[in-house]
Amino acid sequence: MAEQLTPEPLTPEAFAPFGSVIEADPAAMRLINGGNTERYHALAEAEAYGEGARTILNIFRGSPRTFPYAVTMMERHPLGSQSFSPLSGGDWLVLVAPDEAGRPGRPRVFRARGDQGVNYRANVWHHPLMTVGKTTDFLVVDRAGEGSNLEEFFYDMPFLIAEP
Ligand SMILES: NC(=O)N[C@@H](O)C(=O)O
Ligand code: NI
Repeated sequence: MAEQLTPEPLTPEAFAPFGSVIEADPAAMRLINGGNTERYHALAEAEAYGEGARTILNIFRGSPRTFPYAVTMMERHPLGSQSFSPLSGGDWLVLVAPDEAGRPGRPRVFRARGDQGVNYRANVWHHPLMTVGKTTDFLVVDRAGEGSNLEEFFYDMPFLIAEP
C-alpha cells in the first residue's frame, strides 16, 4: 500500500529548508516610483554555477495533474536554482524532499496559492511542476550553461497524493 502524502499550506518558515517563497511579503516591501509602486525586494536569489552558466527566464505551461497522483520520482538541479511563479492564478502543488545521503527522503507536499511562487535552491530535491485544476502558465527562472543540470531519482515504492 503506497504511503499517503497530505498537502500542507505553503509558508516561508515551513519551506525554508528547501528555498524561498515568492510572495508579496510586507516585510520586504519598499515604495518606489514616487510612491506609485510597491517593490517586494530580494524575495529570493537565483543561482547559476559552472561553465558558461547564465540565469534565464522561461514560461512553463503546465497541464493539470490528475488525482490520486502517484509520486514515483524526484529530481534536482545541481548547477542552479529554479523558481516557479504562476502567471495565471490558481492553486498548485510544490513537492520537495530532504537529501538523505544522495537520495531524496520522504516528500513533503505544499499547497501553494495562485499568488505564491517558490525558488528551489540549487540541488534541492523536488518534483516536476504540478499544476492543479487548469492549464497554468508559470514564469520560471533557472540556469542554462554547460554540463548536466538534471539529476533524477526513482523511488522503489511510490507515494500517493489522494487529492490536491
Ligand atoms: N525539466 C524542466 O525543465 N522542468 C523541471 O526541472 C521542473 O522542475 O519542472
Ligand atoms: Ni526542476
